[in-house]
Amino acid sequence: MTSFSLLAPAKLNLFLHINGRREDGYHELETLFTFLNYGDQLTFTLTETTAIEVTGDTFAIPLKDNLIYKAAVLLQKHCNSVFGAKINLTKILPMGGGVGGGSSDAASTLLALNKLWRCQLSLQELAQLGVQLGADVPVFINGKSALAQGIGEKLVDVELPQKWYCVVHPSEHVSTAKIFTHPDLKRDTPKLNGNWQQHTLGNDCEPLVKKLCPEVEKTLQWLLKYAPSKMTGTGSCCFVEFATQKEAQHVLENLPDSWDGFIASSVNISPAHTQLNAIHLSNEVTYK
Ligand SMILES: C[C@@](CO)(OP(=O)(O)O)[C@H](O)COP(=O)(O)OP(=O)(O)OC[C@H]1O[C@@H](n2ccc(N)nc2=O)[C@H](O)[C@@H]1O
Ligand SMILES: Nc1ncnc2c1ncn2[C@@H]1O[C@H](COP(=O)(O)OP(=O)(O)O)[C@@H](O)[C@H]1O
Repeated sequence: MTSFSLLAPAKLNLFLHINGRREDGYHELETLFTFLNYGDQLTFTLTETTAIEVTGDTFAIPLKDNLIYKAAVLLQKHCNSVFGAKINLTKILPMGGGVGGGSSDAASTLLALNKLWRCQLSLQELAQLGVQLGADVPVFINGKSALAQGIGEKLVDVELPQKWYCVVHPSEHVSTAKIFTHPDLKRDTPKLNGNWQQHTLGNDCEPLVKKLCPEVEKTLQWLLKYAPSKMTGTGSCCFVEFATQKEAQHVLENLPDSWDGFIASSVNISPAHTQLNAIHLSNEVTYK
């Protein structure tokens, strides 16, 4: 059997600026991405037919809409692969919470199947495939904390100090598409052109999301008791940053019952890449 597991880590947008709107509706962004040592768990097993099977915590997402399935089919077609795969998902990350779970699942699938099917695509080629699935997929393929521009796909790697985060998921859902199509979204922040200082910069989606989702406003206010709070992506997850695990744990222990949360440390290299580099497949391909 040729099988291995990979984490699909969460991301945080440590700041997120919107610089304008393109003709195709997508927005020009400047955002600072960090990865967390926490995420979904995916197991990939090579199969002898071209079928792609996704099992586990797929919830109500139809197979053809699941980003894991879409990523697998995209790579299979691109590489004319004669192989297939069984992919099992253990969903840990909140869906639609701004921590990038779906994009990360897609990226880990591309990375894993590129190895399992011996497609030998470069990270750049995988990122070009990945961006067709979502603007956030390339950063997970690149696997390094990065300052992103464009729609989120133009990446400059950065080294960030390791921190601990308490991430809180309020009991209200925010649709990314709804925020990006809303007339009140702030879209005119001037470009920083490299002059960024993460702690003084915020998230341009935050004022609108706070207005539309009172739970997000409440969460940000509550977190302020402990440290400066921010929202990630288009929400609804909010986070606070600490130097130590103990401080992050303290916030989690006091979390009101109606909110979910987790703590995790940041990493400059995506755990998916660290794990992938440690996997050495035997030359002999066996099937299950
Ligand atoms: C805003 C960010 C910031 O990291 O995060 P999330 O809150 O989704 O995690 C991302 O750019 C989201 O990336 P992703 O979730 O992959 O986006 P897509 O599937 O490509 O697009 C979802 C929706 O957002 C809009 N969108 C996305 C990215 C962008 N730069 N401009 C946009 O206007 C698209 O038009 C689409 O309606
Ligand atoms: N494997 C998947 N995991 C999570 N969401 C998925 C997946 N496949 C498709 N989706 C869809 O993508 C949407 C955004 O997912 P997600 O990446 O979790 O949001 P966000 O980018 O806000 O963190 C979900 O609401 C869901 O409908």
